[in-house]
Amino acid sequence: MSDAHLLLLGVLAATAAGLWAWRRWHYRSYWLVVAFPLTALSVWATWRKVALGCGLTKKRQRFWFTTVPGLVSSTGVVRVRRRFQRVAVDTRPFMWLPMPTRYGWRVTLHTLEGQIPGDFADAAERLAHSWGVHAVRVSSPRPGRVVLCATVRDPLVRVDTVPTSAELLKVTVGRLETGGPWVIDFRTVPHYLNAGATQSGKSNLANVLVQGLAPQPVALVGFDLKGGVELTPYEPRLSALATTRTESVALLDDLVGLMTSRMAVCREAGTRNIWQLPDEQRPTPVVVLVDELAELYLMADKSEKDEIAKTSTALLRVAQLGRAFGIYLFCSGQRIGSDLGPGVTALRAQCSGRICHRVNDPETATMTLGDLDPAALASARAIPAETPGVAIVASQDGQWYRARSFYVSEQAAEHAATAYADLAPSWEDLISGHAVRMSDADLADFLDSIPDPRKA
Ligand SMILES: Nc1ncnc2c1ncn2[C@@H]1O[C@H](COP(=O)(O)OP(=O)(O)OP(=O)(O)O)[C@@H](O)[C@H]1O
Repeated sequence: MSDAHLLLLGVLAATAAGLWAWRRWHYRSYWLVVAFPLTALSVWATWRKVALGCGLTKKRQRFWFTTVPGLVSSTGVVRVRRRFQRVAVDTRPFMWLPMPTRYGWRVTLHTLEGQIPGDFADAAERLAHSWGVHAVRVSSPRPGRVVLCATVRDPLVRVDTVPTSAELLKVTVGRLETGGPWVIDFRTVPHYLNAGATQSGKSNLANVLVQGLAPQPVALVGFDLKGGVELTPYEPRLSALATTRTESVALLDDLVGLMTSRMAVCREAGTRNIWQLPDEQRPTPVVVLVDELAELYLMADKSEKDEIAKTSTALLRVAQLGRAFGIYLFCSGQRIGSDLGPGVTALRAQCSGRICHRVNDPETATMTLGDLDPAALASARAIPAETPGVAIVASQDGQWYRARSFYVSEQAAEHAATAYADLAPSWEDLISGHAVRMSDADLADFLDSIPDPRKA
């Protein structure tokens, strides 16, 4: 082999190793500078074939330069001529240039006549396979336009950094498949249903919430009918905890009473909710964590009927009226089926925040996500057991996303609950209206000043 060949081989090997190292150590810049331009070119160049294969083309009459058989000549040879003529041609939707995103790319298409975004959503899996990407999501920013968002690799495989929450009642609990933050904001969406089979990641999500809310000036209340095993470790930061049905009835009575007294305060002050009250009158917001919702509704014998009816009505009242009076629900459960009674169905209607982890029965997925896109249901049922914490979430923009919660161990959540135990107002103070109140300015200072126990 000549020196020139050896040199060429050396340069190629060094380039390949450099590219590999670049990709390995700084994937984002590698993706933007090297991989994305090549991908964009190939997507654009192959769009006609891909659209045809995925059934997204339409026949249109076009003048096309085609071959036409001529007459059979005297020698028996068929003369073929080329000429322009109107023929039916497969036309693809017009595609703009793909744009890079953090985890892939997105591209805008103009729909053809008669096409709707649903046609593209139906073909999403075929598109993902044709382009060799992890997933393709479809959205439509305006009539006649469809945006395809391709994620090259699953961004939810590793989700590790837990940011500190810096706004009242707002916690960043994980990451969306788009790479954006998954935020639970009780002031925007007041009540949540968190469903999932066993070991799907429901309790982990509650841990993230406890860790995020513990440093905030909010009261946390727990209902844990698993005998208290899930929420008892967080008791130092909880203002009240019910672990039996009888305790739940009493605690719910207190909550309804609290809501009624806050109603009276708002009525007297002429405001519609506690947030419009002057700073010095605004009561502490309360976040109610319910673990194993179904246990509140399950009847072992008829003697429990009255208790269940009371629990169901009180919980529904809190869900219906709580938002305006600073009482928010976060209900977790393995099964949230209509067989648990009409109370659950009514509660579900009030909980606009929907989180569906991996589920075993289609009914729970339907109960949790039912009125979203049917594709969300299919996606929830396809969550593999190897990725606990992955869920389908209904977002504030009206769309649904795959998301994964940050991993927060029970020990970390327990540590936060103990570190901020002094921020838990006593239940008596809270229901008598004497709990600590804070002005917006004080609150901002307070949130800035709190140390992060995880950095300790
Ligand atoms: N986001 C996540 N990232 C990594 N691991 C996770 C995540 N969420 C949960 N896990 C792991 O999955 C396992 C089950 O999680 P978790 O206890 O939250 O499930 P669960 O739905 O509450 O189960 P159960 O109903 O049986 O209590 C735990 O071992 C936890 O460490």
